[in-house]
Amino acid sequence: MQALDELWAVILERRGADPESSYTAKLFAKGRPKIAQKVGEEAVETVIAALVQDKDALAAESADLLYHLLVLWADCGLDPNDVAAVLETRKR
Ligand SMILES: N=c1c2ncn([C@@H]3O[C@H](COP(=O)(O)OP(=O)(O)OP(=O)(O)O)[C@@H](O)[C@H]3O)c2ncn1[C@@H]1O[C@H](COP(=O)(O)O)[C@@H](O)[C@H]1O
Repeated sequence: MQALDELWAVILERRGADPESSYTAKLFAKGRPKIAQKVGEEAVETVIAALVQDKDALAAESADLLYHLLVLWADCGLDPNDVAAVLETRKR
């Protein structure tokens, strides 16, 4: 998805940037436990949006979840292609 590719590039650019200049840089500065916590929170909010059948909220919460998940991957040194490779092995 092009939007995710573009988002990934911006996230990588923000690593090492001034935490005062960017939410992403601030997240990296706070560290992995905080980033992981945000992924958990956004996952719960996504589930809630799905269960109350609010499609607009589901789209918004899914975007929050994907953004924070990509930040977590970047912090862990995991490339989206690594995940794509796992998905490829599961194709049937
Ligand atoms: N996609 C996103 C994105 N999705 C969600 N968020 C931020 O995630 C935060 C989630 O809100 P919350 O209320 O849960 O969290 P919070 O209270 O602000 O923060 P915490 O104290 O909980 O950490 C909000 O501040 C949103 O702005 C995002 N921030 C940035 N991006 C993308 O990242 C790019 C770079 O952003 P900067 O790093 O800010 O330049 C932007 O151009 C966007 O494309």
